[in-house]
Order: sequence, then structure tokens, then C-alpha cells
Amino acid sequence: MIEVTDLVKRYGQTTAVDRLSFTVRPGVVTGFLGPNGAGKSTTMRMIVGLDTPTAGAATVNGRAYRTQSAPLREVGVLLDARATHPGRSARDHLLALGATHGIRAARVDAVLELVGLAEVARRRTGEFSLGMGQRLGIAAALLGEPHTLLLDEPVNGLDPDGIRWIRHLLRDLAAEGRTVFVSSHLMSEMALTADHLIIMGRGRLVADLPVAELVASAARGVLAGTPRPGELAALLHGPGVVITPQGNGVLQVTGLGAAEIGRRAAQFGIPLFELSAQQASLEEAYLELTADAVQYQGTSTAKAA
Ligand SMILES: Nc1ncnc2c1ncn2[C@@H]1O[C@H](COP(=O)(O)OP(=O)(O)OP(=O)(O)O)[C@@H](O)[C@H]1O
Repeated sequence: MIEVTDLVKRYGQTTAVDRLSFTVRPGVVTGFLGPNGAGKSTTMRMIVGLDTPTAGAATVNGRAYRTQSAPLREVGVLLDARATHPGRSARDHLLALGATHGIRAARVDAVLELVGLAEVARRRTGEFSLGMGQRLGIAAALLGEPHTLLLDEPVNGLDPDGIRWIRHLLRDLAAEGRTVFVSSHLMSEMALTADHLIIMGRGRLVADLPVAELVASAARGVLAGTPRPGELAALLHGPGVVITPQGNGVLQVTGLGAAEIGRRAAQFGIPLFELSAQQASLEEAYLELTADAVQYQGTSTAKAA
């Protein structure tokens, strides 16, 4: 369990993290989302004691990370996959890390196998591609079989095969009862990987909700098409139901599900030529949530022209 309480981080005039509070629970994958510069990395660095909060606190399993006696066994961290000695082999890098915690060579070889680096275990990490470096960083995070994992953009640099692999790995780790906290820019990726989302923008909490709830909030009503729209509208009318004619006999209906609309139409013999639940993409729902929080906005060439 990770608990962040009223966390604040200021760098001079910049408030990177602004009174942020959330809890990351075990047994599920929690995605940490936000636009560029939202404060995700700063928050993660404070959780693992690499940055000191200006105010507030962050704990892992009830204690500040810095006070853990064997942190590798408590918390697996991937913050900067490039943080290896370039002249050292992948295996030696992990052996050196493991040595500080009494972790044996057999475990090092097992994690190298798990992340798909067994064949290049003796190659210098300086020669690694971005994706290989990322896999090595994940190996380091898993080395101590920690109960809590904190991974900053782990899919960065991975090919589609690697992305699928990490998705399954994270889900498996959560299914074993571990706390899995993973940051990303990509809503689409998190929708496939995470069960719960913590979304921040401009240093603040924007949303803390199950993925399923975001999916539900993206519902845009039902389109029902009939040659007798007036009669259908009269049938569907009721409290909380909003009916907007779209032309050509198509009604947009909110407040009633497609099944109920179909049932009523059938009951009164009204033919339907269309009945479809409308869903905004998760990406759209996410962009709506974070619209006010985007700091670094690009302009499309069309707009700029
Ligand atoms: N060491 C630092 N000194 C000064 N400002 C910093 C420092 N680290 C981060 N910031 C600022 O804090 C804000 C949050 O940055 P942070 O890297 O935490 O965001 P992020 O959500 O991880 O972004 P990204 O997705 O682009 O990695 C930014 O405005 C950034 O410029």
C-alpha cells in the first residue's frame, strides 16, 4: 500500500506537486496518468525518498521509504532505466545490486530469464537498446521479489511484443497480491493494463477512479432509428430521459439503456432500423478530464496555418 498525504513539492516559483493525496492498494494495477509536466515523476521520486517533499508525506506500507531496512525487498522501483554503469554487464549490474541485500546469483539469472535478457546477460549495458535497458530496469525492480512495485513509464521504448509482455507481467504481479503503481502518458495503454487510475494535472489530483467508472462516464447515450420517431419518443419519455432528434428518424437517447429502448419498441410494434450504444473513446474521456490541466500544448500544422 502506498499512501500520499497532502504532498507538496516546490522548485523555486514552480509548484510541481500541489497538496496531492491518494492511496494505491494491493492486488490491482493502478495507473498513474497525466499530461507532460503534471508532476508524476516528482511524486514517484518523493515516494521513494529521492526528493524531499516541501510539505506532506508519502509512505509505503505505513513507513517512509528511506526508513525501510531492505528497500529492494519492500519496493521495486523503475525510475530511470539508464541508471546503469555502461561498462558493466547486465548480470554484473544485477549481481552488484543484489549483493547489498544478500540476493544470490540464481535469483539474478531467474529475473534475467523472466525479462527476456538471459541471452544478452553478459553484454555491456552501454550497448543495450532503449527497450533492452527498460527490461533490465524492470529486472532490477523485481530482483528482491518486492511486495510493492513503482514503475515510471515502463513501456517506454518497448516494441509491441514487449508492451504486451509487460501488460501481462503487471497483471500477474497484482494478481499475486502485490501493489503495482505504474505511470504512463497513454490512456489507451492504461485502459488495457490498469484496474484503477490516478490522474493528475498541474500538480493536482484530477481523478481517482476505477477504469470501469471512466468507461461508464464515457457513455454518450443510445442512438435509436425508426420510421416512427414521434411515437417512439412519446414511449420513451420519462424522468431523467433526454431525447434529441438527430434527423432521418434517428433519436439520441440518454437516461435509458439500449435493451430497455428495444423492449419498449417491440412491445408497441415500432420497427427499429438502428439501436446502438454510443461510447466516447477512453482517450476522449481522459482528454476531457485533463483538458484544463494541459500545460504544454502543441498546435497542429492545420491550426497553425
Ligand atoms: N529538479 C527540478 N527542478 C525544477 N523543476 C522541476 C524539477 N523536476 C521537475 N520540475 C518541474 O516540475 C513539474 C513536474 O514535472 P514532472 O517531471 O514531475 O512531471 P511528469 O508528470 O513526470 O511529466 P512527464 O510526463 O513529462 O515526464 C514540471 O513543471 C517540471 O518542469
